[in-house]
Amino acid sequence: MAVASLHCTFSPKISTSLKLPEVTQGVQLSCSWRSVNKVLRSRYDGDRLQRKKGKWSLIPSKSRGNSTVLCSLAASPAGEVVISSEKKVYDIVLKQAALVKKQLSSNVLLDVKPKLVAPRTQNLLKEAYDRCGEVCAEYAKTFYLGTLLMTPERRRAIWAIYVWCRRTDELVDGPNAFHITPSALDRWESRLENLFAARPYDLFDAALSDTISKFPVDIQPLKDMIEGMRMDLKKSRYRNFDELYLYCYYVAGTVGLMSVPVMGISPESKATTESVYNAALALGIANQLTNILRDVRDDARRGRIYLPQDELAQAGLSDQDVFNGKVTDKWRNFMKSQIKRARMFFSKAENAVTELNQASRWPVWASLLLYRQILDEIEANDYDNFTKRAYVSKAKKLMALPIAFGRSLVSPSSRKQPSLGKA
Ligand SMILES: CC(C)=CCC/C(C)=C/CC/C(C)=C/CC/C(C)=C/[C@@H]1[C@@H](COP(=O)(O)OP(=O)(O)O)[C@]1(C)CC/C=C(\C)CC/C=C(\C)CCC=C(C)C
Ligand SMILES: [Mn+2]
Repeated sequence: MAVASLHCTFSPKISTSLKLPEVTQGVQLSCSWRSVNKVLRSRYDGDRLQRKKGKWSLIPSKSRGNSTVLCSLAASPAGEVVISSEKKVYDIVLKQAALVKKQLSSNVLLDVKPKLVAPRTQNLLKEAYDRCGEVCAEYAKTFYLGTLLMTPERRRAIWAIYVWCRRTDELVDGPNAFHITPSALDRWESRLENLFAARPYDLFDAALSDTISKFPVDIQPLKDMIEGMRMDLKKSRYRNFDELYLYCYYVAGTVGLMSVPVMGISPESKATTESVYNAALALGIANQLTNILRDVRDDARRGRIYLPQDELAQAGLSDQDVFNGKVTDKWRNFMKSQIKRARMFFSKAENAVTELNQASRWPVWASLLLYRQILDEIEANDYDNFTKRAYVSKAKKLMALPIAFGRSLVSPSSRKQPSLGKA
């Protein structure tokens, strides 16, 4: 975690040294003082934390405004104030939103089409996209069906992004994962840079290269996904949710940031671009947290435990309990709190699906409803994710599709003013 410029020592004078100059006006501060084992949350715009008689307390500033949320700082065991993953990722989201706004307003991309492309190149591109569609249909049938409602350009672009993500994940999870080294990921990253510079290596890359020339997709989220794969190579435990959150951003939140520039925000939407990006990030995080809860057994077999270590310990559980795979009341309680957190991220995402372009809403609603149901299935299995794999039956999947379709018809203007939780 990056250390903020503020370094605190645990002296009685902490309240005065904690003026937190780095934090922007009007954002929420959550300080976690692990060395005193206490977590305090507050909103920051001049708030201070004070330690009196060994207890931490918050001194709110008189000038506190209403526009709040989301810069969190955490204190390392040494007592340094560090920037939390949530804050780091939020900064990336803001940058991405600003970038896409700038690109769209300068009309550099979508509006200058159609471009003159030689017929041979056009044929190759068609083939490239068709193959992306085939991969997508093979690996993610329901999602593929959902994309069929999108405009042809958007659908093909999402397929190209999907294939790139799938291939990236396969590097560390696929049949050749055993041979994958950090330098292989470096090579994958230079290949990415090349395709962003219109020098694709193969047909799939060519499809993505074409996509990024048509939609304002930035390279950062794709690079960050590769970073997530690097993390998978070197890390098999997560000390706390802060560490896990960063991993989830890398491997899944990034998907939201890559997809929104293609899906587009509805012209009727009054939501800020940042809030939509933030919701897209939340959907990725929610999906990945759900993945982790569903796959506890499979991951443990590979020696991996993605569950936050400190929360396991607080629940009276250890790695060994996860490896033993016995469903106890401690495990049930632990799972309940993890499921609750994943649902919270789904709710955050839900608020903004309506803000997307009409034709993009259905696949997003469908994927949200279907993925969230995995959590219901874990509950229905009495939290036994050791001997049972939570999955959503075909019948339930089919039932979710018309519900998703119904929801996708709600347009931004026809619903109550949303509370999008800007961060
Ligand atoms: C405003 C708003 C809510 C907009 C929606 C934004 C949006 C489309 C978000 C998409 C979120 C999403 C589907 C994230 C994927 C999360 C995920 C499951 C990531 C998986 C990572 C690795 O996990 P693991 O190895 O543990 O899992 P497996 O056992 O291997 O499954 C991934 C596998 C990374 C690779 C991700 C993909 C292959 C999915 C890529 C999907 C798209 C590009 C399309 C997204 C579009 C829709 C409509 C859902
Ligand atoms: Mn995987």
